[in-house]
Amino acid sequence: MAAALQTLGGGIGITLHWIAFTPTIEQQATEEQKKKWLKLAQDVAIVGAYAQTEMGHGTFVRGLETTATYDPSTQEFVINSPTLTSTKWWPGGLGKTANHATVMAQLYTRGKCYGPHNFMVQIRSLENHQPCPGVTLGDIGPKMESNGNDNGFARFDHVRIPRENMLMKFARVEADGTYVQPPSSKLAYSNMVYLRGTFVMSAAQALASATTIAVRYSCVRRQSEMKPGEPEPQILEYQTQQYKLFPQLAAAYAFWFASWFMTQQHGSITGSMEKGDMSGLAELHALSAGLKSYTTAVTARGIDVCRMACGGHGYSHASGLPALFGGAAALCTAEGENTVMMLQTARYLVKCFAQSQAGKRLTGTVAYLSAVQPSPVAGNRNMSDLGTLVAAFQHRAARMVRHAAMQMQGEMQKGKAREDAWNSCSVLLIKAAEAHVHSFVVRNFAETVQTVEVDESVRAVLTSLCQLYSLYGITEHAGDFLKDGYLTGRDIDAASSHLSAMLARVRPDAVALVDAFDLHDKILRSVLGRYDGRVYEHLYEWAKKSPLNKSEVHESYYKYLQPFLKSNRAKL
Ligand SMILES: CC/C=C\C/C=C\C/C=C\C/C=C\CCC(=O)SCCNC(=O)CCNC(=O)[C@H](O)C(C)(C)COP(=O)(O)OP(=O)(O)OC[C@H]1O[C@@H](n2cnc3c(N)ncnc32)[C@H](O)[C@@H]1OP(=O)(O)O
Ligand SMILES: Cc1cc2nc3c(=O)[nH]c(=O)nc-3n(C[C@H](O)[C@H](O)[C@H](O)COP(=O)(O)OP(=O)(O)OC[C@H]3O[C@@H](n4cnc5c(N)ncnc54)[C@H](O)[C@@H]3O)c2cc1C
Repeated sequence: MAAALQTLGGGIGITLHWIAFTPTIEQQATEEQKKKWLKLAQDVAIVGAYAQTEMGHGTFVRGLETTATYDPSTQEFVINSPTLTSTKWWPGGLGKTANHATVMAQLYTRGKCYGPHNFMVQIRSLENHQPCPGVTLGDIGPKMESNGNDNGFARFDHVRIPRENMLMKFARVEADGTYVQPPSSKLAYSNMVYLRGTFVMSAAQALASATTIAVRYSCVRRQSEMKPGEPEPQILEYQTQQYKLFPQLAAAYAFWFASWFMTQQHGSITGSMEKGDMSGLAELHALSAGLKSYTTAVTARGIDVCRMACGGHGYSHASGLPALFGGAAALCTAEGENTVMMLQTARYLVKCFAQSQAGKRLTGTVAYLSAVQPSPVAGNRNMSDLGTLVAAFQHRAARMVRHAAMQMQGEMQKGKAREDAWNSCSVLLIKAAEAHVHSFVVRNFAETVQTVEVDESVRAVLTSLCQLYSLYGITEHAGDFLKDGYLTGRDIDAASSHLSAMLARVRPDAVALVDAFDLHDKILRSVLGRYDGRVYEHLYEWAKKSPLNKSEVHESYYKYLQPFLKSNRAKL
């Protein structure tokens, strides 16, 4: 049933039921509440939306305007949309599909506001799917992509729900209206941390799809003359085509491995939190926010590189690449806008840097910040050695974090308020956080290829891919590595030479590396990326099915073109 709904498309949006609504019940409902709603959600006996974002606020959750005011006389919460901008806006499935929603609203009890909390609200009748009394619903209209999903709007006009509909695993309101604090106010945000973590795998899968399409097509497509008189070569023989595609292919593997780490970290830290140990929450938030931001941004750019590498046919919906790009672009905004998320990571890095300066030994993904030598150690490095490459990325990140933090400290010493100093250094902070996440992805990639259980021939290929990914990053950001002399111009030249060698080394395995993603044609939905390589026949078949080809002479000829031509001819 769920699969059927999944493929129903056309105005039915059940994705968020699975990735946001149901996990919110799992993570924020009490055991009692799970008994009431979780199985209904898992069996799709109810369909839900995650209704947090409003027309006026998406990023600033503390600024949400929807209210949930507790009425002790009836032991109910009154859900209300007090302004136009408080209208819930964007939630997937909210417009036409969902009959329930977890609604994030400012909790008021005994005249005091306790901030955003989640509430279960039925929004449509289970009998006839009409909106419930006091609820106004609709679709927000066509979007850049994913128009099969009914991202919707919702307004609440003093809708009453039982007290027990507040998701009370962490915070709760007693019958008399007493508010009981959660262990951390940020636990209400836990579903977002979980979802950001899943976006890392969504990015990896999207980039894997795009590189599968582009690499396979680049073996089918022959174009131009590499040598006079010789047959047209596969376009993948051009070094420029390899330079476009193989770094994206390497990034797909790097992000795939990073998502393994993210999933493991999320499980381990939330497991500790279940036992009351909140110590890992800050690192989990910083890592998920940074990885989500970094991987989705690189993926969106990478998919467009793949699209351009397929020439004109890449621009056709037959390629599947425009739709992939539209989806990846959504990942850059949804679940925490990328800049805002990277600034959250920067906030954590500045805090850790200050702790390190005060003598604290750092652990986890920031341990390198205290271990890296501030003074550069220039010299002839072996730029094909993974350890050397990892150390270079960690040195770059540590230097940039230190520079941004010291710059901010300098601004405050000049008398600027902390918030003003933060804002005036935020471009430096973003770049430092990006360098931090980049160094994590490189280190994790290197550690994975060295430890993953595969036979040595596969390890050799993965090692080449990791070297290619790292060398590409160093040559693309050479200035960061040269700035304090940690790498020299000769090191950068060596990195470029090794990168060229890696392109040639990966070429023979390129098709095997994309086939290894094992993405079925039904998932790829791409004429160019077909497993059987029969691109041209299927491109022609695909085009013939275009709605415009239903008639030989389109009705627009008779309506517009014919009279227009006639009148122009009459003037001759
Ligand atoms: C190819 C793809 C194919 C298809 C895809 C197509 C379409 C689908 C795409 C997407 C649809 C899917 C899902 C989308 C669903 C949504 O979008 S749901 C809505 C998501 N919304 C957000 O993510 C909102 C983002 N904003 C926030 O999270 C917060 O407002 C904020 C973190 C930006 C700021 O929060 P504040 O409370 O103001 O905090 P602060 O003042 O910045 O920091 C205070 C301290 O709190 C810590 N902190 C913040 N958040 C968390 C957290 N989640 N967990 C733990 N700790 C947190 C922060 O670190 C500070 O700590 P200090 O110690 O430094 O004080
Ligand atoms: C396809 C899609 C599906 C979605 N699904 C859902 C859903 O199911 N449920 C749901 O609740 N929401 C959903 N959303 C909404 C989404 O979560 C928000 O759009 C997202 O959180 C961004 O918030 P915003 O729109 O307010 O952006 P804004 O924050 O208004 O972003 C605009 C600009 O302001 C900048 N900015 C904002 N704050 C700061 C800051 N502090 N520092 C520096 N710059 C800043 C941003 O970087 C950005 O450049 C969806 C959105 C999309 C596109």
